Amino acid sequence: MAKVQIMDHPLIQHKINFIRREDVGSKDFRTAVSEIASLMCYEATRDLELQDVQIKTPICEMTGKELAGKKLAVIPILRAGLGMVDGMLSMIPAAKVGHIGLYRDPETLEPVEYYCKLPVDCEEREVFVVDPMLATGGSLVAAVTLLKQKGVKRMRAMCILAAPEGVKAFEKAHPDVDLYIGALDDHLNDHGYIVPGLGDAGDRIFGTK
Ligand SMILES: O=P(O)(O)OC[C@H]1O[C@H](OP(=O)(O)OP(=O)(O)O)[C@H](O)[C@@H]1O
Ligand SMILES: O=c1cc[nH]c(=O)[nH]1
Ligand SMILES: [Mg+2]
Repeated sequence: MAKVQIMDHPLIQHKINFIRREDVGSKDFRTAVSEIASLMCYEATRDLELQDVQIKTPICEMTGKELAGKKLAVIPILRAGLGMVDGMLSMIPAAKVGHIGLYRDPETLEPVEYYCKLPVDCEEREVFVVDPMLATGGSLVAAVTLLKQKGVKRMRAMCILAAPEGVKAFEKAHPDVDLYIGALDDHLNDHGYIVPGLGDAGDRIFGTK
């Protein structure tokens, strides 16, 4: 079964509380989303492998540790996932970036795919799929299904806010993919929005409403 981890680090919780506030404008919202993504990335990469390496300090030679050369990729779900990319890259700057465009049909709440561009060697990479919001789960489930079809074998998903409905749907569809979330909210409203949530993440990041 997939591991579902709620990242309850105080800094993450503090910043999530900040972006929930309705009076936070796009500039501050974007900055905080990026910072939350950095912190979540830091926590979600605890298990990356290290290897021994011989180095020379100004004082002497030593056996140090470095990342074991694992290739990484960050794949945001457009649009709102774009808000997490810079924060992720601040922690793992050598990662490649792919993009999956999905929007949720406002009537049916079903995800509609409109774009997909991935690193050519994505099947060899450890992939981090990022999207701030996991509501019904339709978008994340579809993105991970698509990545599996493209040959990605190692993947984890990161969402800042999740509804229990979305976590359940994701666990059922992809029990082999670990999920990291910043906060688990209460439920979805009749329009499929997370309650208490933070509203529409894409609109708040890009100022489109
Ligand atoms: O779990 P779900 O029910 O699928 O909902 C979550 C999706 O909804 C939002 O995207 P949206 O469709 O608003 O597109 P946008 O990022 O372009 O605003 C959000 O960023 C997720 O991708
Ligand atoms: O609460 C929600 C649900 C889906 N997408 C969002 O941006 N917010
Ligand atoms: Mg949106």
